Amino acid sequence: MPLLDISDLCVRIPTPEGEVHAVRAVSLRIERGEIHGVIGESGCGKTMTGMATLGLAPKGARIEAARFHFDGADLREQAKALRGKRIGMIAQDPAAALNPVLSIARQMDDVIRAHRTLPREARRREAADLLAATGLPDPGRVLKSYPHQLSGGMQQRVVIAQALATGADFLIADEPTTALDVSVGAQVLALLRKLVAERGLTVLMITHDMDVIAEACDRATVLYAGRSVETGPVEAVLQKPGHPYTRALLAALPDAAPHGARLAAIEGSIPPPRTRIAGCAFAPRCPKAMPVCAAEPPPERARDRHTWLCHLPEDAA
Ligand SMILES: Nc1ncnc2c1ncn2[C@@H]1O[C@H](COP(=O)(O)OP(=O)(O)OP(=O)(O)O)[C@@H](O)[C@H]1O
Repeated sequence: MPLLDISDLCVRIPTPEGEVHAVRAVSLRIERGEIHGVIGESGCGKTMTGMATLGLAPKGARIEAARFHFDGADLREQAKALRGKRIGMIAQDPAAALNPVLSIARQMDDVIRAHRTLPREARRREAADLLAATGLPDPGRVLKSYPHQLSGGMQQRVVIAQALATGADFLIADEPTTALDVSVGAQVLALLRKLVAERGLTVLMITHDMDVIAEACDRATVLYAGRSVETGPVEAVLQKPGHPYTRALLAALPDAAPHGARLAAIEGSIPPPRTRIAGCAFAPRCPKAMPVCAAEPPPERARDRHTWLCHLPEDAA
């Protein structure tokens, strides 16, 4: 049984201009012990899918799904109770996640105290151990520091240590390296992989960066306009993408462009979230679109555990 099992998640948000379809039909199956990347352009519903899983969808949002389960519990009822216990969050900006006026010792202690009954000295040892587990070289000094005295990479390690302190076994990491330098970001990804291997964690990694998928993830799901359009093992998705949108994302990578050529952006833009979509949402931008693509929802194509939604037969994709 997958740890996270989402089928046809739909999140509608009321606004003064009418309802916004932030997530239209996202399916996501994440097995224990994997890092599962969720990738797509800005506005495709990545963050809202994560927020709904954490029980943090905006006020008044309507959440519907065929299945929305975490370890057998229905997230529509239990997301809030699981947040900060089994489900942790690592946000993009560690400086915003930490309190600027409290020492790291105090902030670590607050989290440990909320989850464990331990005497003060044992809590301090636990805080130092958790900071060491995230690769921080001098935990004693870090504990005495305030967030502004630490680099962005060190702050993100503290945020990860706090998530570990809750005892969470499932982490939602929303663009965890975007605010960091490339080399520091790579170190944070390596740390997450190490923690997954050593502690049996499971990670949902939200990103708009194919390099993050390639470097850190076992499986990946591609979102387009609020829908999951392709999912599979990372090698399959990157090397034999089925969906034309995934191909376009990969073609837009700098490595794919001839030396000195301009970065190939995908022409057009995603449909606004209030639009009604009858067929494939990518049809207006798809170089291979046929009349049926705009008219009817695409069928699922599969190659082993790699699946995608497309009208094109597999050999024509
Ligand atoms: N509180 C809100 N009220 C109205 N619409 C919202 C709200 N939050 C998100 N949306 C809309 O829902 C859609 C999905 O947003 P979401 O933030 O999940 O996308 P995303 O893929 O995470 O994008 P990004 O990479 O920019 O964070 C977008 O069209 C966004 O404008």
